Amino acid sequence: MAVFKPENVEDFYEIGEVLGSGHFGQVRQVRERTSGNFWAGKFLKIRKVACSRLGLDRSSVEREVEILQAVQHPNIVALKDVFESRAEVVLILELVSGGELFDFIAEKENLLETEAIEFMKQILEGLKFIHCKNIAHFDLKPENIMLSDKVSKPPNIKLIDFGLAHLFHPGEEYKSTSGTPQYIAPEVISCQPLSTAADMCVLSFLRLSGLSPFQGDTDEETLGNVIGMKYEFNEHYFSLTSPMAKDFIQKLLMKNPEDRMTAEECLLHPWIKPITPKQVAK
Ligand SMILES: COc1cc(-c2ccc3ncc(-c4cccc([C@@H](O)NCCN(C)C)c4)n3n2)ccc1O
Repeated sequence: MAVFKPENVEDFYEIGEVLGSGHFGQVRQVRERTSGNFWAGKFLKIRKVACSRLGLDRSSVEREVEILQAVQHPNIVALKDVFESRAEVVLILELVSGGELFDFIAEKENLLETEAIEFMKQILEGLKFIHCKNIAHFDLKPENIMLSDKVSKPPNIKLIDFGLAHLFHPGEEYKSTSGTPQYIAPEVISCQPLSTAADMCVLSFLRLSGLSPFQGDTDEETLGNVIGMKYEFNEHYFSLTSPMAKDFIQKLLMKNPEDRMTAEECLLHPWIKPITPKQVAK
């Protein structure tokens, strides 16, 4: 069992405003007392008894900590420290203050394809890094793709929320039905064994409209669209999309996980890495 620091987190950090919250608990801005530097604290309530419905199972927290400790990369949020009290674990993480990628895009009149490629490259570099370590994120969706700050040019992507991530062991078969309907792979819905390929399927929404091509009026309709690989693209965005970008997206929207491009293959696709001047996005 992993041992986290038993000291009181407030002896080392001033606890600040809530940045976000979810089923997991809260993310709050925290300030390190010695340096004055700002960090993000992910505050997690831990189940006190196994049958309790309140709080998280400690083993799931240990899994996220193990994975975050294994992945140091410019496009993956960094973990600094972990504190534990009687019923709470606090992850001290690199503060990501640029907000969600899709809010940044929504504020722009029009996103150039060259800007979309830059974002996609950074996301793919982060995914390539974790996939090479046999780690899948399994919750890749717009709100988990953030910008490190509001000033860097180009903005620096940070993948966050590894609460559903999984480290595959050799020969292991892993199944999960967790995730968000419009951003999960068909093999999750059909309870098939999962792989890192499940992260690739959802990248299609990264034509950077942020809209899932599978979005239905209800979760049931959305799940049906994912299973049947029935999708349509927001005409406003797709009509502006180059043939190379369409080819890239369609090579990700493959029902069979083994037919989908890997992150490494995506980085070599002509939309991302043009081979001839003709392939360079405008
Ligand atoms: C929420 O889980 C994580 C958050 C973070 C994290 C790290 C740095 C950081 N700086 C700012 C934030 C932040 C700001 C606003 C909202 C959130 C989060 O609550 N929303 C993520 C959505 N997710 C729960 C679907 C997080 N974060 N979040 C890292 C690992 C996690 O498992």
